[in-house]
Amino acid sequence: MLLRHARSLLFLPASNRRAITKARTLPCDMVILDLEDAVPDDRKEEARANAIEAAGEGFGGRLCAVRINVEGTPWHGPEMVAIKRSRADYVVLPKVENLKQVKDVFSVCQKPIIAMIESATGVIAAASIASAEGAAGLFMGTNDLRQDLGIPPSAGREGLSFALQSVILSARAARIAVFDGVFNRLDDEAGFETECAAGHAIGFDGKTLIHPSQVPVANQVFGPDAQAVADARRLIEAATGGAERFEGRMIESMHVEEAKALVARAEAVIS
Ligand SMILES: CC(C)(COP(=O)(O)OP(=O)(O)OC[C@H]1O[C@@H](n2cnc3c(N)ncnc32)[C@H](O)[C@@H]1OP(=O)(O)O)[C@@H](O)C(=O)NCCC(=O)NCCSC(=O)C[C@H](O)C(=O)O
Ligand SMILES: [Mg+2]
Repeated sequence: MLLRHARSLLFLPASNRRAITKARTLPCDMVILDLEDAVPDDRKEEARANAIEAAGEGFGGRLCAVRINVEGTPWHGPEMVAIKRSRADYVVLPKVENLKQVKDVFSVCQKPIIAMIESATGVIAAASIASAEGAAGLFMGTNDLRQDLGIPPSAGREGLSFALQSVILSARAARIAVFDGVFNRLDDEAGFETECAAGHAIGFDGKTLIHPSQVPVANQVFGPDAQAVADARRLIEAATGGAERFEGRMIESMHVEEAKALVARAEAVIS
């Protein structure tokens, strides 16, 4: 699966072997083995070993990423070396604030990097970060970003909207994938669905997740709608080139390209 087709990207602490086993039974598109904030300091080495072993065993057709610790921590260097030799598909780099951080990790790991934007500085630098050699995608780190911006935990996402849209613009300008941040309230199903729909509407490719119960909703919201796919197939079939009338609306070649991209996404996630 291509990164931009991923709808549901599930984080789990790599110290949690039960969650690793569980992830192999879930319909998520990517598993992210976390070595950073979800793992206590005294379990970092154990988590790293688990992550390398789990990536080696694979996750079926699911993409596999490992989130490493930031530069300046004692784990950053050993994690980069271990990941370079691993079978992980992507490295997730947290708290990125400049292009050099991506470039440096890519030069050691030699794996595509997903950079997490989690601060005001990161948002402002997002266009440059997205253009770095090795950058394959951006994740919103909305918990850290909210704190950095001084937005109270109880507030909604209104105060984040400019940052979310800036990061989407940055990713799109660099032609890389971009994914929404996690939703913490595990028992608020309606709130989760609303947040997925809002993220989809502003252009995110998919959503990062923290619990198995969130996977089906993210797949449904970010997966191509069956009606839209059927419409796209008819449009591709009918188009003859240039501006023309199709089922009461004007279409041009860009609409045909858009329809083809939708069909490709549908085929990628259905198989
Ligand atoms: C949030 C949790 C700590 C909740 O754990 P718990 O209450 O124990 O979960 P359940 O009892 O409901 O679990 C039921 C079964 O599902 C498995 N499980 C739970 N979570 C996951 C998961 N993420 N992936 C795979 N499997 C999972 C349990 O093992 C149970 O399995 P079984 O007993 O065999 O049926 C917990 O869900 C959790 O740890 N979530 C992930 C936390 C995490 O990774 N956080 C880091 C990413 S968040 C982030 O990036 C923030 C960002 O940096 C920012 O700034 O915004
Ligand atoms: Mg964070």
